[in-house]
Amino acid sequence: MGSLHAMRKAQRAQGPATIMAIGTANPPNLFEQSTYPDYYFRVTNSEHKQDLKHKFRRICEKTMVKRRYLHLTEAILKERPKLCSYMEPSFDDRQEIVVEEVPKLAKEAAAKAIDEWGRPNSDITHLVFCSISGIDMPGADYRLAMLLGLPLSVNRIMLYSQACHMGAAMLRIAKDIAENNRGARVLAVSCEITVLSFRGPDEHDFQALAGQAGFGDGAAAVIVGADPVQGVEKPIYEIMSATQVTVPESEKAVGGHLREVGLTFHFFNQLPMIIADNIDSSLSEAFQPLGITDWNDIFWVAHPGNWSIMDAIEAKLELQQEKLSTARHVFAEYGNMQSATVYFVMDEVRKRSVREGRASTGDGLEWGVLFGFGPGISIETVVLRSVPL
Ligand SMILES: CC(C)(COP(=O)(O)OP(=O)(O)OC[C@H]1O[C@@H](n2cnc3c(N)ncnc32)[C@H](O)[C@@H]1OP(=O)(O)O)[C@@H](O)C(=O)NCCC(=O)NCCSC(=O)/C=C/c1ccc(O)cc1
Repeated sequence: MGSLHAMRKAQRAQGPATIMAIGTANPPNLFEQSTYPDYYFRVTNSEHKQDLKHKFRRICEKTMVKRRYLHLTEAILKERPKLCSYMEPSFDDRQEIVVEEVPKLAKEAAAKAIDEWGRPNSDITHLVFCSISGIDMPGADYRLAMLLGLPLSVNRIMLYSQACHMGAAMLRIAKDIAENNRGARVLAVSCEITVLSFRGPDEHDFQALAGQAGFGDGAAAVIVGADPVQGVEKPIYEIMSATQVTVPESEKAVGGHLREVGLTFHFFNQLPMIIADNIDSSLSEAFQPLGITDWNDIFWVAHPGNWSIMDAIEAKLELQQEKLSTARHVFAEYGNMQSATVYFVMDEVRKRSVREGRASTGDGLEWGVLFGFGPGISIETVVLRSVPL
């Protein structure tokens, strides 16, 4: 028994999982929100719907998004006109694009993370990849591994058809892998392009229209491992805990359905209040072991679902404005890139900490929360510990 115990102990890492690198990427096509209504109604042949266009313009302004990167261009849409209709069967057209493009954009973000990490691709032991789109066999994880030249021994897992909470959820998964497998180096990658859900406008579908106004394309990657190699690997954050909770009876509050017409999107207008009413208990539970009860005493890496959600959280928890300012900044500059967004926020928090001469990677504070939510409603709460700068 003694040797079995020693064997199991030897399989595990000693210290907590750490985030050792972050990389992000976007498609090259930048769309300004101010001119997007004109573009969108033109490319979807909807110029005759002027009232709806004015409404879309007001919705675009309400999002508070300034610009977004999108894979789809006018030239691509001309080649695939079915994508411009409201509900024409178009799955094959969409699928042909995402199967190719999701791994490619993911590779750009992953290569940047690996570059920052400073060790060779061959030292990656696990790959965790999430994307709403790109379902195929072998999957996008396989394609990404090939594009990056990862070793064939890499342990891959692909998470399809999830949504905004998955950036945080992958940290939960990566932490479990890193702490239970000594020497593991987990590449966690998220890539979201909105090709499945792009569609033309319809007077009776406000929710689809809202989706057209707020979602953007982006990919992000992190490398997670425990017991960093001194002088080679430089942790940015330690992951102290990571948990998921499902809000009861909230299944219909936000979600989508994969159909012949692509991916549909729906949400409740009360979504901001549902989230704001439910995160306090997650925070209390997560920070109770540390004796922290004031959410202004921690740094914030929040997934910015939409502006009203951030307003509701700020008001409910009486947060100082600066706590969600990085989340708002990322949302304004990129839109909601679903699971990838929270990694963009994390990247910006650490860069802002350096720019502003803070004492740690967490806006000068020691403890922080990385917070994700998505369909379920699934709330992901990750407790981060910053490192000194
Ligand atoms: C910017 C929006 C669209 C509106 O902001 P607002 O503060 O509610 O603004 P207003 O209340 O002033 O409404 C603006 C306009 O919309 C109209 N409107 C207002 N709700 C209505 C209404 N239910 N009916 C029909 N008109 C209305 C409203 O009347 C008004 O029109 P008008 O008077 O003509 O200017 C905002 O609600 C918004 O960004 N919503 C969409 C994004 C969102 O909720 N995301 C949630 C988190 S993301 C997530 O988890 C993703 C999961 C996902 C799942 C599946 C997928 O495929 C992909 C992803």
